[in-house]
Amino acid sequence: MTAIPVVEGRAIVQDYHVPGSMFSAAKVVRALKGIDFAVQKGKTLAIVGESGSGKSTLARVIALIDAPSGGELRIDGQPVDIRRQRPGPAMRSKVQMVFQNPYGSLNPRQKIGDVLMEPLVINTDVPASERRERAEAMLKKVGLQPEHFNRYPHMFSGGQRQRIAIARALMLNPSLLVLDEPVSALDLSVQAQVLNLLADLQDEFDLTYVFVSHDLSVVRYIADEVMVISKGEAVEQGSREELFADPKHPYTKSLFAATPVTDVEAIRARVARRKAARQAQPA
Ligand SMILES: Nc1ncnc2c1ncn2[C@@H]1O[C@H](COP(=O)(O)OP(=O)(O)OP(=O)(O)O)[C@@H](O)[C@H]1O
Repeated sequence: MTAIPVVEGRAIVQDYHVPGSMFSAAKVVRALKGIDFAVQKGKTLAIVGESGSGKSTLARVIALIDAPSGGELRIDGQPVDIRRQRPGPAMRSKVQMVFQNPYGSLNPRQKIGDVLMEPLVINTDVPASERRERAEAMLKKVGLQPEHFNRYPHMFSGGQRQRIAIARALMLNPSLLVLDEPVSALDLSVQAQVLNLLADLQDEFDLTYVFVSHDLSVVRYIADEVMVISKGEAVEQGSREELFADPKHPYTKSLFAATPVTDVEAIRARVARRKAARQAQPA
């Protein structure tokens, strides 16, 4: 028997209604033209494609931020139709999103501790003392210090701010993280650190990732499955190995040819070694 996917989409369509102006008529942009996908627990689906192909649109649908114009979305096998019914706290907490820009996604006037505790205040009745404990523990999990609790976002580097955004996304123990270009705004060496962190967290919490990226070296590092989209259509889908070894669709071939893929196997091997070392440690 095959397991129920953590997230599954069938024939997902998204239309944007663009109002007319003095110079142009109103029009409908079909950004997603019937996309199918499924991601199993603990796996990463990378969504890759050129600018304007529909990656962010699909990410926002999967993260339950935007309702699709058509198709069916299921989370843990349950149909979710946010146009008809706003998802309740239980469903909301299962799916969290991390955005590209850690500068824009953190409120500059909010202390980091409050940033992390806010999802607990809004969605749970966890008492104040425990909220603080959980936030401090999460700071440690993402490689920050409990002393950072009372600091403001501007006191952190870009990589640290993305760690904070990841920590906040994990506060409600989600099963699915939707990451929209989460390392694109960071320097290369910092990208590798954040990708390593995401790999470790996935392993520790059995997280499922939908990972949007235009960068094939990042995709090659993080993905189990890859979906290539072009003009709102999934033109190719398969395992990371299959796709990188033998891209079939002309669009995929041209995308791969246009993008230098740096060797990231060394980082992957290092993560694997660290995982093995941790698993070998007595509990
Ligand atoms: N709010 C909107 N209103 C109208 N059209 C939109 C809107 N958002 C996106 N689009 C259009 O939908 C299509 C898909 O956009 P989307 O942002 O999902 O692509 P993308 O692959 O994420 O691109 P990028 O990598 O540049 O972020 C594009 O043609 C875009 O112009």
